[in-house]
Formats: sequence, structure tokens, C-alpha cells
Amino acid sequence: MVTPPPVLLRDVSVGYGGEPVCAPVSFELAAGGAVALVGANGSGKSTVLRAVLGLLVPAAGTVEVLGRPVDERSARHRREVAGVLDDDAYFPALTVAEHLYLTARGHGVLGAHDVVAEVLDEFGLAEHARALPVTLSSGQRRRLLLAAGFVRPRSLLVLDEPEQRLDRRMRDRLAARLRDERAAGGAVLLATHDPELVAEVCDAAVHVGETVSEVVDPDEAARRIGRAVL
Ligand SMILES: Nc1ncnc2c1ncn2[C@@H]1O[C@H](COP(=O)(O)OP(=O)(O)OP(=O)(O)O)[C@@H](O)[C@H]1O
Repeated sequence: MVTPPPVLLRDVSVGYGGEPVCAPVSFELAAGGAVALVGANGSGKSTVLRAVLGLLVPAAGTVEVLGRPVDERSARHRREVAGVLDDDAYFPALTVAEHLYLTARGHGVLGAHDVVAEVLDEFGLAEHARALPVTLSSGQRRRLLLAAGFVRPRSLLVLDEPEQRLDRRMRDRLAARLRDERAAGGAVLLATHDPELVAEVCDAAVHVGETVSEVVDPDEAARRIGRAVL
């Protein structure tokens, strides 16, 4: 039996109020692969990610996640797809460790305590385990949001500009963690402005543009970001 790709987009047009924000997007993301969405501010990368996560219905085209039309309400979708968007979506009254533990348990993770301890360590949050989010720095809060993605069960990880507000060491650790994710058979879809993250982690990129959205190889995507020709 052929396993369906974690993400398949065909001529997908996304936008708001009937107005598309970018040219239609088509790409396939295979298991064990990583695709970067690149493009200028406001080009539509986050909007495409929202369509993949089932948070926005495309105006046209087909979005399939794990071989089916996307449905964010289905238990299967929530078990298989972990998304970290660019918003401060944490529980303000829970400590860092409680937030991660609740997220893991809510998704039925076995051995949640061990998983949380590992991820706290990995994201440099162990010494803040008992802190409330409001007492963290903005970079530490970003780490918490990313960490919450990594305590979830998943075969597809969707990240919106994960490099934001991370220091160099954490950014490098994230790149290594994403390569591990791929090596373990997971698929990664990310929007980014970081050329190194594209070159180090991804095996394909999609340049999201106003008149053309096209698949390019990671080195070309990194060059376009570096030369600001997005
Ligand atoms: N909820 C919304 N309602 C209406 N327009 C929106 C909404 N969210 C985003 N937009 C608009 O859609 C366009 C694409 O936004 P989007 O956030 O997808 O871009 P992006 O490529 O992720 O940008 P950035 O690199 O700045 O994060 C922008 O012009 C933005 O103003």
C-alpha cells in the first residue's frame, strides 16, 4: 500500500474576504521531508499554514493532510498534526511545566512526565519549570510555545517562523531537533525568513509570491532570502 504524503497542496488559493493573498500554491511534503515556505512579509506564508492546519478554508484548490481533506476537529488530525503558530497561545495561570504536562496528557502521551522533562531540558526551560509565562522573557515564552509542539504526538509538525526571538544557540538546537524529527520519519512544514534554517533543515522550499508561487530548491530559497529578492 502506498502511504499518502503528509501534505499535498494542489493549486491552493488562500485569502481573506474573497481576496487571494498570493498566487496559488502547489507542493508535496513526503514523510521524513521538510518544506520551507519563504516570501516577503505579508506574502501569505502564515495563511497557507493556516489552510494546512484546517484553520482557514481555501478559496480554491485541494489541501490533503495525511491523505485526507484537512479536518482540524478530527481526533486523527489532532493526534498526527502538531502546529505552532506565531501567537502567544499559552495558559497564563499555569507554570511552564504544567502547561507542557497538560498539553502532553491532553493528547494522550504515555509517560508524559518523562517527555516533559526531556523537552524542558532540550528547550533550556528546566530552570523555569515552575515559572508562570508572564515572568518569562519573550524568547523564553517562544521556547515554551515551541516546546509545547514537541511534547505532542505527531507525524507532521507545522511551525510558523520558529526562529523568531531565539538566540543563536537555541536556533542551532532547533535546527538539529528538526533534522532529528526528519530522521525519525516525521515531516516538517515551516514558514521562515532564516536562510540557514532553510538550507540546514529543508529538502525543498516554496517561494510564496503575489504573481507566482513556485517550488525551489533550498539553496536557491536561501539565496533569495539572503539577496532580498523575495
Ligand atoms: N485575519 C486576517 N484578515 C484579513 N487579512 C489578513 C488576516 N491575516 C493576514 N491578513 C493579510 O494577509 C496577507 C498575508 O498575511 P500572512 O500573515 O499570511 O503573511 P506572511 O507571509 O506570513 O507574512 P510575515 O512574513 O510578515 O509573517 C497580509 O497582507 C495580511 O495583512
